[in-house]
Amino acid sequence: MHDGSGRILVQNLSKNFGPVSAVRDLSFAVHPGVVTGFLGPNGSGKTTTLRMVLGLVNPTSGAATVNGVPFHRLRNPATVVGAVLEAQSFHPSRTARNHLRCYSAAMNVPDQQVDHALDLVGLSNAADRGAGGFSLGMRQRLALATALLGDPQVLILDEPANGLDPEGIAWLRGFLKSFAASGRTVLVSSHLLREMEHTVDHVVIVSRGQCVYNGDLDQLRAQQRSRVLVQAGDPTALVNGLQAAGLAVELVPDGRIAVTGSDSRSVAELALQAGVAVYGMQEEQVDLERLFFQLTSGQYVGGRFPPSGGPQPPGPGGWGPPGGGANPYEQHGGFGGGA
Ligand SMILES: Nc1ncnc2c1ncn2[C@@H]1O[C@H](COP(=O)(O)OP(=O)(O)OP(=O)(O)O)[C@@H](O)[C@H]1O
Repeated sequence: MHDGSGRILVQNLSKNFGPVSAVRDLSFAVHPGVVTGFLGPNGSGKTTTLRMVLGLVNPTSGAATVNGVPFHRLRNPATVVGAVLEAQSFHPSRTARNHLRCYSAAMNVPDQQVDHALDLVGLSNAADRGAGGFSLGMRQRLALATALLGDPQVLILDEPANGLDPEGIAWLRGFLKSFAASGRTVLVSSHLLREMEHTVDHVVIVSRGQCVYNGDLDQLRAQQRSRVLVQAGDPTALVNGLQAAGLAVELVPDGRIAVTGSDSRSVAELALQAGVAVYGMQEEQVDLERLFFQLTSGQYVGGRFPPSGGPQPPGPGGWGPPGGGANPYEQHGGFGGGA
């Protein structure tokens, strides 16, 4: 018997395809009421993970549950989980309505759900047109309508924004947000953070099959202003003053001092206290996309695990793979995810 929570739980999930380690000891939780983004570059293991959640691939180790039970143990799963894994193929001459009717009959859901689903995805006007003439965006909507037929509590979408134009992406954003706002669960994958930036609330970021960040997107965004770059008259004296105040500093190649964990005003006050002239100061804005790239870039694998409390700019050790200590099920978590 499932618990009706709408929660997806991935626990120490791993999958090897022969020598390929597609997913490695991955743990995270997806909760109702928010849109959770499952982000990572191509080949980072997103689809494999989603397929394991949906019982389509057997894990090498670990487990995934929906509503507290493995997918295969859900009774009438289409009413619990709606999923779109890849661009579906449609019979080209079959109308959108008839396509959905085939599925509603197989799912044993009432026929009126067909029109409701078409309405939800904005395809009512195209209901009697052959799917063969549909644009990519319309085909995506029809696939989504298929997933919605069972009026599911949980929606799992693999790269739904692929191929959508800006209008389609804006529509998808509104749809997913309202679906989550109704208290349901949304897990949506993408290889582009920018594409999902305004859609998701919570993110699980994977790289090479491992979790490198699990937390609120707002928290990640708040850490964008990562460094203050200061041009000082006496860099050594300022470095001493900043370090005495407990701030992390480093010299950048152009001779400026990079200060992390502070802002311009505080740095200016500390410079004043140290009696050091400041000739220029700049708050460095780290682009979210760049942060995503840094987090998922293979070149950082093997470095040190960053301290808790969020991302730090890559120092000599760089960003590291997940390590111990972080709670994988943390809602306001930081890096990590492995147990
Ligand atoms: N059936 C399979 N047999 C062998 N290797 C596989 C299989 N499925 C996935 N892989 C490999 O596992 C790794 C993860 O692939 P996966 O499709 O899960 O990543 P992804 O993040 O979804 O990437 P993409 O966005 O490109 O689909 C890749 O190296 C891929 O080649």
